[in-house]
Amino acid sequence: MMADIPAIQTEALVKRYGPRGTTALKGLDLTVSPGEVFGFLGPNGAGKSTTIRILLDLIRPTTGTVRVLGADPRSDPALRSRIGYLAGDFVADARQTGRELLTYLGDLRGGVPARRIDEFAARWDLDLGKRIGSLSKGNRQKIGVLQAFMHEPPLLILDEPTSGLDPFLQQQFVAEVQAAARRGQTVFMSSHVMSEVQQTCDRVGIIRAGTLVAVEHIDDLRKRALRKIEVHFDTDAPVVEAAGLSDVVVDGTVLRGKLAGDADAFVKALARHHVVDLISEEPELEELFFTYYRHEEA
Ligand SMILES: Nc1ncnc2c1ncn2[C@@H]1O[C@H](COP(=O)(O)OP(=O)(O)OP(=O)(O)O)[C@@H](O)[C@H]1O
Repeated sequence: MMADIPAIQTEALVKRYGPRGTTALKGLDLTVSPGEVFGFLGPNGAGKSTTIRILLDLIRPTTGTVRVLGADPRSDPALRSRIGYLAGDFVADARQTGRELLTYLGDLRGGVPARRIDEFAARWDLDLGKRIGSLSKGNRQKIGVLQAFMHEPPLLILDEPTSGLDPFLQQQFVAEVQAAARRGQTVFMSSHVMSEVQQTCDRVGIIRAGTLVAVEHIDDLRKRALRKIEVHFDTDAPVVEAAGLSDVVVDGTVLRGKLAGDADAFVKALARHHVVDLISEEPELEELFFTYYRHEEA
């Protein structure tokens, strides 16, 4: 079954730059399932771009195996047309217009309907008639996003894709990734922008100094993370105690606090009172990611 073949699989991947150079990857084992949005996180120099360049056969591993969409990128040139690739510093021939470039790349990838390109450009407020050399960095990066997504490839490999994009466009990017995920496309993305990771990824892998130190489901992180909660009662707020609840502050009819893990004990403790409203905020995973970065440094 196609669905059982991982979208990406690396085993014992080692990359040494030159005989005496840096060992950027020290035996990386990574599996990304089809249809999954996978965030590839780690500090500067951890080996993210090295991994991504190997997946695309832009550079070759020292040892280890790589499978992308079931194929070896070293011996399957047709693979490239089934991947959408974007790096944070998208470069293209400055003399071409956006439309010329995209039409050319679209043809290479088996044809892309002109309407899809136009709709995408409209969503991104992008003028395709201008020469690429005359565009701002952000507008060039928009063309980069478009060329990666436009053929709706089964696999998107994105290396810090939103660098240079303003917050509004980062949000537009999040929407494109979510739409790709709904179509069943697999997305493998390195990023330093935690909010976009949190909004798009099913799982994250943390790489440090060339090895994968953690792989987590975002849902599990969410459950473990502290959520701010606020409960409104019809009379003075009671002092509620429950497993997972901390930092409780009572202010008139309102109780505020932080909740970690399962909400069950808290909800059952509340059930004895008249609850008018219950607000639970989306957890901020940024803090949790930071603890990973710090933790592994020790
Ligand atoms: N062409 C190269 N020649 C020699 N060393 C390199 C080369 N490219 C990367 N390295 C080294 O390999 C290590 C991993 O770099 P890589 O670019 O993969 O990290 P990264 O996780 O993508 O970092 P960033 O978040 O800064 O983009 C670093 O120590 C880097 O200096």
